[in-house]
Amino acid sequence: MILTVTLNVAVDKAYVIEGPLQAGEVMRVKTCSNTAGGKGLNVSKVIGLCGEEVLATGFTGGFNGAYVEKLLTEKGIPNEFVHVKGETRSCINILDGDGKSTEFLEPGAPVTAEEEAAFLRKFETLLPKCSVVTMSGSAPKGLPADIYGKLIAMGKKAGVKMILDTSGQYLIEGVKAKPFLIKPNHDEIAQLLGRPAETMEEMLESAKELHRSGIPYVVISLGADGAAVVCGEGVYTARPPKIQAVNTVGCGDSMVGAMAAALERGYGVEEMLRYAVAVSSANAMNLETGYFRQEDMEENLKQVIVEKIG
Ligand SMILES: Nc1ncnc2c1ncn2[C@@H]1O[C@H](COP(=O)(O)OP(=O)(O)OP(=O)(O)O)[C@@H](O)[C@H]1O
Ligand SMILES: O=P(O)(O)OC[C@@]1(O)O[C@H](CO)[C@@H](O)[C@@H]1O
Repeated sequence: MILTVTLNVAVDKAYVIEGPLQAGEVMRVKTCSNTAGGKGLNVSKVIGLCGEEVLATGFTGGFNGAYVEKLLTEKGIPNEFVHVKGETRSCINILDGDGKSTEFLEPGAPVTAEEEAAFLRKFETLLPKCSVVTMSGSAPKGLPADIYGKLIAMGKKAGVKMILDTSGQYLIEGVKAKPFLIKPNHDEIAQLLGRPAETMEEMLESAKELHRSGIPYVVISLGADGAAVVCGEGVYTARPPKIQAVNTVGCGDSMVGAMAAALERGYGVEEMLRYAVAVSSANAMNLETGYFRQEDMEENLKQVIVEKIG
């Protein structure tokens, strides 16, 4: 089974507006959809669509928390959250008539030390049931910067493959515990090494440095250009076909979900990368985050170009 950790759950609201987004104006929303969000819940939905067994955990609170659990259950995603006093946040993604996406991400209500301790106890009980754990997204205030480091240490002790996809201090502190796989994008790889990574050469050099430091798989996601991985088997790139992108929010999460499914199935690195790029590019072809159509994924799978470059 794959366990997904979402510390900062959200009700994701996608607002479609007709014209351009204009600050200081009244904006009427044409359509609005609510989905269970926070990066880890997108990962959970994608793992479910990949056909692998998944369990979602993290913190939920208040009416929004109960709503997210209901949305997940309706989608057939089993979940076991620690219930906290604070209300689960909302995140808004405005898709405007110019084809641009603007996100407003609430910070999330603070979590107390007792609530953190309750989560660590729950996590410990869930670990023996799983072989892969994904940890995604920001964390609410109140949790230490090394929260993911603590989870990684516990997971590694239990022999579980730990995937980390976060940013800022949580990423910088988390990598110190040497997760099995990380998936930084262009900005995150620069944050991690504290130096710009503009060119492909610079990004690969940074990824190699992280791999040498003890992280077995360093996957860099490159948006429409696909992804690259540095691992013990070598250096690989994968390029998706040209697609009609509708909403690219959650593409990174789809990639993480697909890689978790691939690890669960025992895929080799090339097969994992091909599958992850096919799933994540199929996610970009829909409005809904954490969703892809099987036929889009299968078509993309035939067209993804994987190359071993080192
Ligand atoms: N426009 C696109 N066309 C085709 N594939 C895409 C496109 N955008 C993203 N993808 C696919 O999704 C993967 C992840 O995208 P990206 O690098 O943007 O991740 P990210 O920055 O973590 O995204 P997010 O934080 O929005 O989830 C890419 O490696 C690629 O396979
Ligand atoms: O605050 P986080 O957890 O880092 O990011 C939250 C979020 O922007 O990420 C997802 C897209 O990747 C959205 O579903 C969600 O609203």
